[in-house]
Amino acid sequence: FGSVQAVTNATLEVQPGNVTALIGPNGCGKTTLMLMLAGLLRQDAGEIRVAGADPRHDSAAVRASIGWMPDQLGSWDNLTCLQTLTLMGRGYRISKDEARARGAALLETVHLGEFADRPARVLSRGQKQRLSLARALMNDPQVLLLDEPANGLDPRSRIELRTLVRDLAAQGRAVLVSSHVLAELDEMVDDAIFMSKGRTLGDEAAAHVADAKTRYRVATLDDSLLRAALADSRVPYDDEPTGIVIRVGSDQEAAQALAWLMSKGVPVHRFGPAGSALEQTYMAMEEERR
Ligand SMILES: Nc1ncnc2c1ncn2[C@@H]1O[C@H](COP(=O)(O)OP(=O)(O)OP(=O)(O)O)[C@@H](O)[C@H]1O
Repeated sequence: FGSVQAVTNATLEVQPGNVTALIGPNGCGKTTLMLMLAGLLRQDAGEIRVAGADPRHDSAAVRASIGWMPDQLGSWDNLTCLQTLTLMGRGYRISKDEARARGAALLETVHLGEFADRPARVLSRGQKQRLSLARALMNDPQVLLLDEPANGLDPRSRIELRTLVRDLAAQGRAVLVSSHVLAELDEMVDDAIFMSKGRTLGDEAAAHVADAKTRYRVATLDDSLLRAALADSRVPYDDEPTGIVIRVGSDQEAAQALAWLMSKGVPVHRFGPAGSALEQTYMAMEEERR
């Protein structure tokens, strides 16, 4: 953008059937990248394929295959929610009746059925997000680009969003989702792409995520019993100020370690991954804020 270079060297692949997270600090270029993928910004250099089509040369095909949920919905305030979706459907050359039926069904999916005939301007921020999601689904897209979809959503809507996004991927769609709420992404994504200073971090970030997943926190009613048991075992562990963290190589090893601790009479009351793997990876990345 003039003298500002947004995104310089990003390499990523998003597989159909997967939910892939796009993670990075403010200003690292996530939105710019998504706009390029959606064919709404033209890249100066590099190759992009969306469902096989090049947004620079075949933007109609790209737009037909994409559902785009921007970080803020630009809504037409005087149109009702249903009119908004119907108009969107008409833009995709869906017949009027079908667009209305599809719009009404999607409003139910995002729990805005009762707002069908009310103008979009009366929606709260979270409700607008839900309308935005419904709008992104009007063309039954193969590829979904969701920019901060959980922004402003209440807890129940966030849980429903997670389920919906998983279902959409299970139907074979490719989903790229950006968010700063990493603990939430942990439960939703199959794969994560970390961006820093416009660059995607490949193996480096994957190694961090893999390493973070091996850390299990053990909380017991009797720390001395736990320490004694661990001292007798070959399970590697770290005695951290916030508690004891053991290292396990797999889910199976975690199960074995827990069974072993129980057999030694250690009163374990909590046992699970030590925080979000994505969060730990993010914090380990080079600090960058704009
Ligand atoms: N139209 C524009 N003109 C000039 N600079 C821009 C423009 N749009 C984005 N930028 C700059 O490009 C960089 C990347 O912005 P972008 O919006 O892609 O970041 P982001 O990773 O989505 O950030 P956030 O997490 O805050 O949403 C930023 O430094 C931003 O200031």
